[in-house]
Amino acid sequence: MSDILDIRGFRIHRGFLDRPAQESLVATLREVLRAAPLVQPVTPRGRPMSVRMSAAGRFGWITDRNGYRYSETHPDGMAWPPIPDEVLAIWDTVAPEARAPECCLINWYGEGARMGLHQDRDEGDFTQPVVSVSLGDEGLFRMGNEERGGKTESLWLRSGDVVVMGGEARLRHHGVDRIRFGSSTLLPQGGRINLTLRVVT
Ligand SMILES: O=C(O)CCC(=O)C(=O)O
Ligand SMILES: [Fe+2]
Repeated sequence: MSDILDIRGFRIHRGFLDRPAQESLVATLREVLRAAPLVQPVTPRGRPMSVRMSAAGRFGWITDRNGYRYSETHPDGMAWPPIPDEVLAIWDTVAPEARAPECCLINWYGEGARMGLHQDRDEGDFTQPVVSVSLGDEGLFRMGNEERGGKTESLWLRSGDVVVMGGEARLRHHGVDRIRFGSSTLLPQGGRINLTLRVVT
């Protein structure tokens, strides 16, 4: 069993996936990304995000000039591939009480990519957690408050870490300030992959 840290209700399962499990997951994700290629999303105001995104499941989360939303199709028009069983197994272990996830968002962080502080609130049921899985390079994860502003705490997420954002953490602001490009050997080209599993409806 991995250690669990609790920071402001964010439950961080350190080293949840061992190296073979991480390698297997990366191979599986390559198949998913073959069916649903990464895209560089644009914010509703027209700013390109530094993270590239794709998804699996009934819904993917997308953003473009028409706004932030969940969509049953990839920006290229096809349905998203199913969420792989090994990803569902992580959810079942860390969130056994929750409903089945309907979206596995795939974020790919290259050198210099980041994600600003935000809340995940496009989902319909905030009693359901969001579960995040980190692979590859370390990312500096910032955890804040439900309201905007105030003090925050940060932690370097490592490859294989799983974070459950539920309960009092569900609507807390969070983000990734930067990655330590090249800190992991998992992905040959470097970079960080983060999966977030979500109940959407
Ligand atoms: O990359 C991460 O660790 C967090 C991603 C995230 O917060 C999101 O996709 O909403
Ligand atoms: Fe988020």
